[in-house]
Amino acid sequence: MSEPRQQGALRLGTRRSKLAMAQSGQVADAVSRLTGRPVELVEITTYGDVSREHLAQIGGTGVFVTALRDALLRGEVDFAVHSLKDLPTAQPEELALAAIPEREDPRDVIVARDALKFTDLPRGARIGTGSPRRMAQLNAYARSHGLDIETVPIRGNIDTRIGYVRGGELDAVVLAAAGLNRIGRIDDVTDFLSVDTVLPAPGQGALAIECAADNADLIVALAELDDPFSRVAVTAERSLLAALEAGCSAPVGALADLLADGQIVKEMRLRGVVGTADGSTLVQLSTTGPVPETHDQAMALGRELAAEMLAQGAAGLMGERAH
Ligand SMILES: NCc1[nH]cc(CCC(=O)O)c1CC(=O)O
Repeated sequence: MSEPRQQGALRLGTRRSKLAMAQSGQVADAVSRLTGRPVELVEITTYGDVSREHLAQIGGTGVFVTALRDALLRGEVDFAVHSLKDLPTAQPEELALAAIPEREDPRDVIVARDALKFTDLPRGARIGTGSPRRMAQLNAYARSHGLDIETVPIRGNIDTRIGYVRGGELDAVVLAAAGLNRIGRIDDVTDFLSVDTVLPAPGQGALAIECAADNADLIVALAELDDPFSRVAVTAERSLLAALEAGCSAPVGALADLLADGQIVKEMRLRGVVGTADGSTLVQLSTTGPVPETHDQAMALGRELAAEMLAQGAAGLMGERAH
């Protein structure tokens, strides 16, 4: 960095994509308000940004994350903001997940031509998504509801993906509501998919703020941004993913939510799904129990549901790749 460091500034390592810059900027403002210190964005290029290869082929898990973590470990930046769903489930000992702020809308959405809803897409419609999880669930829904769709593997940033629809190459693309919200493109959505149709990726809609495990002062400051329920929910979801031994490009969906009776929260429900990309087979289960009060209880809930899914043949579906 050629610019002189601001006195007392905290350095936030970020990818350069519009989404990363948007979410880093929002967290930077919050941290600056909290600590009274300026926050300086330090741009870092990750392998996931430069590679032209298909995400599933380069291994998926963590490609966006590794360079940011390396910068943290080398002390080049003080903290980093990740999309939680892109974060590998294994947590390096030297790094702390200092905050998981309140999660926003976890749903997947459709951006289609002519303001079409998913179920109104014409026969033979081409729907772009690089995610085996989205393919599996959209194709399963289509099979059971007599829709005729073709899922087409694509990658690229949000603007690129929407560009395939605007340019007429595809009838629709599937994206996460949270990402569109953060970059100010939520008005492009033509259909919000019910989580009963497409269960989101574990951790979708949540951010993770990470710093060095020995940076005690920063950990205390960042803890102010933590939302304990969001943390418990995504911990259960990620525990399910880890126990299935699947990565972020695996066809696994998971969502934990609260079941309330009026204002009184009664229980937490954890739903999970795994399937083949063609949608011919899905294993979909849920479990409901007391709201976990500790990290270990949340982990246990995820492991229990994973064990039930494995007993129903989930392992055999996970080696499936998008193509
Ligand atoms: N896989 C890329 C990615 N990682 C995080 C988001 C935004 C949503 C989120 O933060 O959960 C997206 C884009 C998308 O899936 O549409």
